[in-house]
Amino acid sequence: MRTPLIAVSTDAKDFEKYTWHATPQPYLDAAISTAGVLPVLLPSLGEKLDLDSLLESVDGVLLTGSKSNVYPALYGGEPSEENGPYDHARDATTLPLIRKAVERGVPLLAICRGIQELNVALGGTLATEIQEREGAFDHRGPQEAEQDTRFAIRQTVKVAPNGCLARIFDTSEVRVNSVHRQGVDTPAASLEIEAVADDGTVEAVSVKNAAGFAVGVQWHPEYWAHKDSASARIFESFGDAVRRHAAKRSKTNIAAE
Ligand SMILES: N[C@@H](CCC(=O)NCCCC(=O)O)C(=O)O
Repeated sequence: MRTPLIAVSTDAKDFEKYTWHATPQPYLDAAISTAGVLPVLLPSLGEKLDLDSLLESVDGVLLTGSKSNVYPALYGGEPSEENGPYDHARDATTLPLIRKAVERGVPLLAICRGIQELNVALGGTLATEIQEREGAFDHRGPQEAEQDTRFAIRQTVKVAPNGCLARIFDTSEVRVNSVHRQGVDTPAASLEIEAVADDGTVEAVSVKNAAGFAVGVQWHPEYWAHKDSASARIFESFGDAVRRHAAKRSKTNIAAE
């Protein structure tokens, strides 16, 4: 069987007089080496993209983290300079992509900004500067530190019993990293909470009654997927779902011929 393709979200970034559509390498490494799938970068070109054709051609979607925040007006919030940076091109691409992937049952793994996009795409809202809430942890990670320190595993999250993450981890708690300042505020009605931090922050969700794997995590399993078993399990499970989807699609295509 051919290696299944997954579409990977990109950030639109201006530098060297061009707009570039880019994604950080750890997501690509984890997709190839741990999930066993072939990542294809999806440019953030919003309405110019034929997402239905894309989703006929790939067997999974991976939404990456990013420093940028989802534009607040998309969930009834107030945009502000402090709340930025924003990436309108990415929002215009990922939000419709999520809705279509969920509708079609294309496996979806949404990481950090990704879980926030998943929540907004399905009608939920986000809270900002969550470290300032009474009793909250600082989920941003050490500022200005080197990458291994910023992405160090330093937080415990409680996994909901009987959910899809409980099946993936087979344990009620998991140690994770954390590099974010926003979080799920009101969860979309179609999302199930799969894990929470000790300060109540939503750490993982899944889409209720999804036709395929549709999971969001607020932490960064891509960063340690090569050496941390819990991080690896998420990418392995996503890879398994992608392969199942590919096998199902190829059976349907053969039957249609
Ligand atoms: N901007 C949002 C999303 C958090 C996120 O995706 N973080 C990844 C950051 C990558 C980096 O800084 O290197 C938030 O802050 O909540």
